[in-house]
Amino acid sequence: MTTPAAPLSQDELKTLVGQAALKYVVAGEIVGVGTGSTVNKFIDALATIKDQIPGAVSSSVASTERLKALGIKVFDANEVSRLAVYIDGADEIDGKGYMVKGGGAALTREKIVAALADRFVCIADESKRVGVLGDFPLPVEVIPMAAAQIARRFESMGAGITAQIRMKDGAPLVTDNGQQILDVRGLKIAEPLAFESEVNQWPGVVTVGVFAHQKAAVCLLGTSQGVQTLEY
Ligand SMILES: O=C(CO)[C@H](O)[C@H](O)COP(=O)(O)O
Repeated sequence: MTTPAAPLSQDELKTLVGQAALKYVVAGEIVGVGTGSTVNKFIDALATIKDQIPGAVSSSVASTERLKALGIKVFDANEVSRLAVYIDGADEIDGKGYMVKGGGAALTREKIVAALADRFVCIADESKRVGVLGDFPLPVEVIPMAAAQIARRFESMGAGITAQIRMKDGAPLVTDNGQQILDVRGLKIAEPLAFESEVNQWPGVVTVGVFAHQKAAVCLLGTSQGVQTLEY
């Protein structure tokens, strides 16, 4: 009798999808690179084919440092007019490819780099797949002087909704752009496109972590059965 194989850990699933994303990298083209622990696995895999690409456009200081440490050239976003592909993780992804992102506080630059790309390839383990967005606290990057006003606006959207400034080492976390993050709990985002458009208009909002207008075209989902490719 053979012993059944142990289920893959979340870390192993991240490695699997990070490696699977290599097939979406176009030889000779600069690749857009997201941020987070899953993307770190992708960056490690990308280093094995670095001679096939001119380099990357990065969505955070953390990813830039990792890319450079592995010998991958990093281009400024202003140096490129288009990317074939942007590869990034997500905190939640629904059945249409709409996502919540920004758990790593990099949402603004992630949206900027994603906007340059023809195709967003999301890499995620199966814990990120949801029916309706909102269980993960929604990150919103805000101008600090507007934080309390924006928090009140969210909290007035319904009972049980709370918005708190993300803290780090006892002080508000400061993003790569010098701003703050509000984490909003208790939302059910049934209409991601309308929700993103609405919150984007509020004064002081830099970026809302709903990626609906820039949704995933493909999700490589790490599951106990292997990597599932979902297209939207
Ligand atoms: O949006 C992000 C960072 O701002 C990340 O893509 C998201 O938080 C997922 O991260 P991880 O791969 O570590 O689970």
